[in-house]
Amino acid sequence: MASWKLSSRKDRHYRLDKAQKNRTAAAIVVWKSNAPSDLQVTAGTALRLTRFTRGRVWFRVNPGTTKRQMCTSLTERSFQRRRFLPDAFSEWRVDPSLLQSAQCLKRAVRRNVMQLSADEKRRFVSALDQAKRTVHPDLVIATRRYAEIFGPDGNTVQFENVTIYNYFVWSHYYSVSKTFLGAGQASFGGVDFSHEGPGFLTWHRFQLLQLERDMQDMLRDPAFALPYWNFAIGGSACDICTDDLMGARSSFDMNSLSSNSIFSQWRVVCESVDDYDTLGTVCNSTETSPIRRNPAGNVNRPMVQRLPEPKDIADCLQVGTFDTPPYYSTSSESFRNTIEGYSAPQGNYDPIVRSLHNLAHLFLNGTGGQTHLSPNDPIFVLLHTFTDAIFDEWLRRHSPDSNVYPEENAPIGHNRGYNMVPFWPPVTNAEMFVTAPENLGYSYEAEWPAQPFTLTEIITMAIVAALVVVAVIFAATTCALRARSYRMEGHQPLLGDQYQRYDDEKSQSVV
Ligand SMILES: O=C1C=c2cc(C(=O)O)[nH]c2=CC1=O
Repeated sequence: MASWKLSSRKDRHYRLDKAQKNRTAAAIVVWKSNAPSDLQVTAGTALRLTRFTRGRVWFRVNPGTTKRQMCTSLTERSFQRRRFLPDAFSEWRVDPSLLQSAQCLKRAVRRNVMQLSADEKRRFVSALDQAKRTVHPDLVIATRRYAEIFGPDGNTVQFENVTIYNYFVWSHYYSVSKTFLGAGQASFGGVDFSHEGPGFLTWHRFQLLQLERDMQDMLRDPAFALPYWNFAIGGSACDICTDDLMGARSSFDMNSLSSNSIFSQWRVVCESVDDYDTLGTVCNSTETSPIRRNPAGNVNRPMVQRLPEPKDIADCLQVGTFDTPPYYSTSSESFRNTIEGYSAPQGNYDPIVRSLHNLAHLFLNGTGGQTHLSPNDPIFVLLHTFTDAIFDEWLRRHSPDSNVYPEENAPIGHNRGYNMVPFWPPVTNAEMFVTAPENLGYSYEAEWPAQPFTLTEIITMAIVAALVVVAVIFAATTCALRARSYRMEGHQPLLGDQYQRYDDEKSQSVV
């Protein structure tokens, strides 16, 4: 294997930037493995700590290190999870631009799930099922609030193993769970760390990225990519609700999945929301009932019986401002509130509207339509990768400066520099407000609906077309008239009288 040689001495130093200090997250997810007690920055054989300077740690690449070893040591995961970070250094992470420049990021290409081959569909469904059954190698979940986290005897920490997929569900549940205010009191529902604020897009982006990376590790396939569901197809048919994908409808119960789908075997977690709210317990990893789904079947709300239209995507991509005060579900002319689906697709806020992402959730009409439970339905993954694809396309088209993301006055957890609850290690909204291909190691293969023409454009085009037709008719008429006049002048109109004579003589002499 060839060694990876770096070109100059200067280049042999890499920068580790200190991440945000301000935390909103409580340490509710902990590492299973103990972090080493002293700072041994050896990271395998690849890197050697050379010095600390203000806010930075410098490394040198050891001689003989291959590029692959170098990248393994540099990736965020190997640093943060397994190597050398004792508690005091858990805030440190690798500057993504370093991974980029060292060409360490392997790009996962997220594709339309309907365009996967039969084999790719089978592998994706089976990978999800494996994630539902595989215990997370690094994370456990807290099953009690902070007040009871050390257990009844004060010495038994209340953490549990959880599978990779159930951790994905749990993190969403935790982010929307109500705040317990005490026995006999109603829990407070005014805090949502992942919806109804600018963090909606950045929070779900990280949630998906964490699942994708966990699945890449599980499959030992760094190029594994989550596909997406283009839910903006209009109509009332769920195209991905087939047994080779997310499960068809059962023939016996319109709210259940067909027994031919592996997902009919899945059981949901975080269902006992009443207990959490009245007893102050926290969702644990207990699996309870099957997934419920009845696409387009909400008879009480005809408005959510149809999926969004392609034009809704074209419209929302034109909303130029990322978010607007009050940075909430009432924001108007806000791209975030539009794609989230509390505004009309053109951006104007209307309390009765449900569009785009929200409409796709409500269309599912079952597990996938209830916020504390929705990721239990694996359609959640595909619905949110598509939402994230639209976000990435918006970032690409509008090239916003990082300061268009609000620094203050957003709901708790949603400000730019805040850590997103409950992710561990801490990660800020700002870190996810970047284009994915250049910064996060994945991209989307997608085509976007073109904006239909406006009335002014249609009138302008009609006038131009009419002028072209008039010009063509004029030119054709002119040509026809000229041709006619030439015919009347004789068959050799270019020859005047004297040449005509010469021509006659010449023809005679030849004869
Ligand atoms: O899981 C979700 C379910 C939702 C329902 C609505 C709604 O607009 O009523 N919004 C939702 C977001 C979700 O994430």
